[in-house]
Amino acid sequence: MTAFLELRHVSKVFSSGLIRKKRTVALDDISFSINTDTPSVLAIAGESGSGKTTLGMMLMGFLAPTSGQVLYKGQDLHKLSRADQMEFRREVQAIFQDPFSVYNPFYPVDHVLEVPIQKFKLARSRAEARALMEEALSNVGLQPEETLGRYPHQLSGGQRQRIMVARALLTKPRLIIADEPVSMVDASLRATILESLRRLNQEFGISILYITHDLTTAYHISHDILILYRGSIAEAGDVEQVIQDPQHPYTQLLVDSIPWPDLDHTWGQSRLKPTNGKMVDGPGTGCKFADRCPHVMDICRRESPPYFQLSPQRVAACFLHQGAPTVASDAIEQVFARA
Ligand SMILES: Nc1ncnc2c1ncn2[C@@H]1O[C@H](COP(=O)(O)OP(=O)(O)OP(=O)(O)O)[C@@H](O)[C@H]1O
Repeated sequence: MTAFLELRHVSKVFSSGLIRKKRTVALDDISFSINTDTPSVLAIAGESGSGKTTLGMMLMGFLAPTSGQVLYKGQDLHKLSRADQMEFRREVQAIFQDPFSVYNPFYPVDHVLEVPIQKFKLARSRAEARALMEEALSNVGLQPEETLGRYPHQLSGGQRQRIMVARALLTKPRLIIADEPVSMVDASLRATILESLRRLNQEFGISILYITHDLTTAYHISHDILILYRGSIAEAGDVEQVIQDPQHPYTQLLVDSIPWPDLDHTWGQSRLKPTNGKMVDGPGTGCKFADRCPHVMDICRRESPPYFQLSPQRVAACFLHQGAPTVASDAIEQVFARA
């Protein structure tokens, strides 16, 4: 079966600095696919600098890979015909971190909804366009009469973000890529926005790729999770298994630093030191986590770990699980519950 969207051995290397060029490997040979036939919510998680945003930009076609391919329904995303490009833009919608930057302060917020209606010719008359906008706003829990006609600064951050969700919904997409959609809003609104994303998945059958550094929200709204560490997949699979019983020492570090409300769960007792986002690229051999890992073994410095399959619904790239069967690097999505 041809996947809806697929990363095939994708790497992305950024070069920066004018005199001494610094190379950053933001993504390192990543393969996985997203199938929309059984719509699910997949979280991409990892600390700052792990490559989450680069991965999202790659899947949206905003960045081209340094090597490897991004395929949309089997075709190279960067070689689509105009008609297929249009279809891709309609079927894959994005919601970003800071909705304010998307709004033009001189136009009422209606404008951000009108643009896709015009671009994708979704309505034949003004009345039809208005009805579509009202329907989309209601679907994300906003009152159309209290929202349309207002200017961006007259709405709260949460309302602006929900309008972005409504906008994504207008084109009836098959996949929504949401990159840290709730990091700029306060805690009470976070739940509402995440709830509207979950509804889009359940009621409208839209697949969601939820990019976040926050494992708690990922746990609440996702079916599956993919943990990135310095551009590589450390662990992936069913979100309950990965978060409740992490098997990669890096996932254990992330889970240990969650302030769980559960009193039985001791918090902050991590034995590992976070790098505070500072990622140093070492030579390309061995496990990238070796320097921070309390369980490091000789093999970890010599070889890159393959994906060891620990259950039908989970893999971890860690030599602690040597002996478990391995999964090919381009077949990881088989562990996702709804693959
Ligand atoms: N345009 C760029 N030029 C140079 N380096 C870049 C560029 N974009 C990203 N990087 C680097 O690539 C790595 C991955 O960045 P990315 O933004 O994908 O991480 P992230 O996991 O989304 O982080 P955050 O949670 O902080 O947004 C980082 O080391 C970052 O500094």
